[in-house]
Amino acid sequence: MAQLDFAHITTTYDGAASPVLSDVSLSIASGEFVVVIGRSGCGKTTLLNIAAGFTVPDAGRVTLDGRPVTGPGAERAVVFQDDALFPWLTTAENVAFALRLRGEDKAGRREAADALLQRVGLDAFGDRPIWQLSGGQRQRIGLARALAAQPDFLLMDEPLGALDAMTREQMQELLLDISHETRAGILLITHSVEEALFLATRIVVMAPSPGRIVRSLEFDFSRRILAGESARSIKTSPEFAAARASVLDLVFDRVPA
Ligand SMILES: Nc1ncnc2c1ncn2[C@@H]1O[C@H](COP(=O)(O)OP(=O)(O)OP(=O)(O)O)[C@@H](O)[C@H]1O
Repeated sequence: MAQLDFAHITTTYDGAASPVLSDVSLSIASGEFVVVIGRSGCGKTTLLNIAAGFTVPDAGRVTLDGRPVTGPGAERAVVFQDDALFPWLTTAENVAFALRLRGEDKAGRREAADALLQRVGLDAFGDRPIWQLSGGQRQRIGLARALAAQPDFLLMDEPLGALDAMTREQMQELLLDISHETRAGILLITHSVEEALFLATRIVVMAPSPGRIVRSLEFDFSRRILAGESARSIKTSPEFAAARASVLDLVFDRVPA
């Protein structure tokens, strides 16, 4: 069981009129799927970059199991919208990259990469060059590469944003399965309220100027999907429609926060 804590994070970019994040506190534990949603510019990516160790806040701190996060680390894997794969490596080599950094030998790397490729449904693609893959396939490889290091936390910034609707739905189900199987804590940013409701155990709604958390809401749609209910029946249910309306009201500030 691991825990990632943001405590009273406040930070301002040079020249900005208000803090990009103001007194943001948030905890994510193993097995939780936390989805951050909010209007453009409210500081979602900045928050994720602070958790990843790419950005240092002016005040407050992020800790992992009580230890301060001072930079990037293998226990916090990042998945970007543009998959950021290495074009000079094959599919399997991309997946195994983190294992190479850990000093794993070639045979061990290939075995682990093959298992991960199978998990994301691309076992026939290990020897392909990256440029032969579709956008959805590349995003699966990005996910497999992030999982290779067996991270405690997955930090995902709009990972499915560039995919067509059908591929996106398939990827959402894959993310749910992976979250359930690995028990990694997940922090995911999306602009889609439906996606947030489908995936999240908790949705965190942010507002801009200054960037802050206005509400944290627990949902169990993802647990129902994992328990075998069909995605279609959940997405067309009255509860889902009501939840969608209330999250949208919060995002667009149509109710008192
Ligand atoms: N490196 C930077 N230097 C200066 N300002 C920045 C920097 N990165 C982001 N900003 C500004 O900080 C604010 C928040 O940006 P951020 O990317 O965190 O928001 P976001 O909620 O992820 O936005 P979006 O939904 O559009 O991706 C924006 O006004 C942005 O222009």
